Amino acid sequence: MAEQTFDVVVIGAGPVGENAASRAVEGGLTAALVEHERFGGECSYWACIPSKALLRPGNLLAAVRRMPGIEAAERLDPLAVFARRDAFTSNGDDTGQVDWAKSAKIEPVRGHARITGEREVTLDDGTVLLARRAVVVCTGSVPVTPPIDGIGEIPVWTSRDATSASEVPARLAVIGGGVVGVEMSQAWARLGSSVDLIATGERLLPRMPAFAGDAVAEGLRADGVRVHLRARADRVSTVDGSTRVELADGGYVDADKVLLATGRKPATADLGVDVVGLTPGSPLTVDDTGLVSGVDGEWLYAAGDVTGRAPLTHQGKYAARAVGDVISAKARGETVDAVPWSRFTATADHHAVPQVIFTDPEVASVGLADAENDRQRVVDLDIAVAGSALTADGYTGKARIVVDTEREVLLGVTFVGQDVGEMLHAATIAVVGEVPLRRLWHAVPAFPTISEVWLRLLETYGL
Ligand SMILES: Cc1cc2nc3c(=O)[nH]c(=O)nc-3n(C[C@H](O)[C@H](O)[C@H](O)COP(=O)(O)OP(=O)(O)OC[C@H]3O[C@@H](n4cnc5c(N)ncnc54)[C@H](O)[C@@H]3O)c2cc1C
Ligand SMILES: NC(=O)c1ccc[n+]([C@@H]2O[C@H](COP(=O)([O-])OP(=O)(O)OC[C@H]3O[C@@H](n4cnc5c(N)ncnc54)[C@H](O)[C@@H]3O)[C@@H](O)[C@H]2O)c1
Repeated sequence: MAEQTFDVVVIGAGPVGENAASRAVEGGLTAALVEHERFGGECSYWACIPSKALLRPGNLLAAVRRMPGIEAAERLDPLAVFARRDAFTSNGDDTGQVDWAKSAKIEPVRGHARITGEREVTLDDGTVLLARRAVVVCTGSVPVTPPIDGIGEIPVWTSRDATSASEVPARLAVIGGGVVGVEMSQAWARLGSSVDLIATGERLLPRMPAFAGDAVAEGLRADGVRVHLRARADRVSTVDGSTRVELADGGYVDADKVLLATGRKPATADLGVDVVGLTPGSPLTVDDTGLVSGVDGEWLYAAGDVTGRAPLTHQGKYAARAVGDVISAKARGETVDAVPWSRFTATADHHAVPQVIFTDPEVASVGLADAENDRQRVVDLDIAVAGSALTADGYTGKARIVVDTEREVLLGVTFVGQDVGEMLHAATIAVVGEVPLRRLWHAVPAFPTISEVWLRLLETYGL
């Protein structure tokens, strides 16, 4: 049986695993990167990249329609949109990612990996990979199938189908009003589907401020999406060749395709974690350096969706950089001073996780969505400045800051509106840097940009 030894064995070659491996190599170590499907992971082929490629043309068309003087196309050309998306996903060919790994001096290895002992990983072909220093688990997440009667008996779309399909279903029912649900409802509605969005909550995007969910619902309705709030899908079945989704209130929706957008869970079910005393199917709980809790010997690390910490590509890559640095620093015999905000810790996960939801309107948020105690104050404003008026006729948007009133620093920022995604990094810097509001006052937004809303927010706060 083949046996190979590396300093680090990384399981899962999504964006997070790639970063963990490359950072370890940059730190002077050898690293194997094991992948059982496509190098590049979910993000590259079935998540971030294709979903944004599907959304961007519709957002542009809508923006153009808000601008007099431009003759806008009547509608999107789905085939052209799919072709551009497929170019971004390299038509599912991961050769480029494998070549990148090689160029980064990472050893790409194909196969399904399981942990079979301390510092030991075994592939499905029997190859054993031994890790001198560490094993890093970056296996990502898989979709959750909710307990809906009949769900196992009919074919349904997961986010993989919704991001990779090349035919526009005439009728699409989307179950779940989270990020995947709203993004894919809008993408497919704009590509020509008649969409029903079924969400259990009072509003969409329950983790965002209420105005965000309301604005996105309004944007979806403007595209003809029927948004069913406080609605629970109880049963699915086939009726006259259509899929019928029966709702708890007795109503139903008939569709050609049903997308389950009901969340994801860490991919640890078939990873051998029981060998080291952990529970298959559960997230790998890590400290801020990425060290997995409950395993002796400081050799098992994890980063990305598999940890259940901030399940976003950029945040997982950030955690992976810390993991790679920690492992290589320890290997060099250096002291790893894992204090908050050091390069060895993913401290921002607790304070400042930025996220853009690429709907129209966009939602951009970082940090707290709302005040959590009476020492925190929320300032809400409409985005109504010269820059927004110039950006689009009838521009509507909202902005919120959450202020720590004792220290007078920002704890959270949310923007909703056209083109607000690119404003998010300024907010992230302010939150991470704990920039005092009285100093932020001197960060003068350029005129006439949408960022001028920063000035209005600080004025409304009382500066
Ligand atoms: C539709 C959709 C859109 C999204 N859009 C965004 C977005 O715009 N921005 C954003 O930040 N996030 C977005 N996300 C979330 C983002 O996709 C994830 O946070 C990100 O992919 C996590 O990266 P990862 O490397 O941890 O996991 P993954 O990308 O899932 O990669 C894990 C890899 O591990 C492999 N693997 C698993 N188990 C094994 C094993 N035992 N052996 C070998 N290989 C294994 C898998 O095949 C996979 O390639 C989106 C998610 C979805 C579903
Ligand atoms: N732009 C982005 O950053 C982006 C885009 C897409 C996905 N993602 C990430 O991917 C992950 C998965 O997204 P998601 O939307 O699947 O998960 P999610 O957790 O954001 O939303 C799932 C929603 O489904 C609802 N739900 C659960 N069971 C249900 C049921 N039986 N019936 C109806 N609704 C039900 C939940 O209440 C929740 O609102 C998230 O971590 C998300 O942040 C990010």
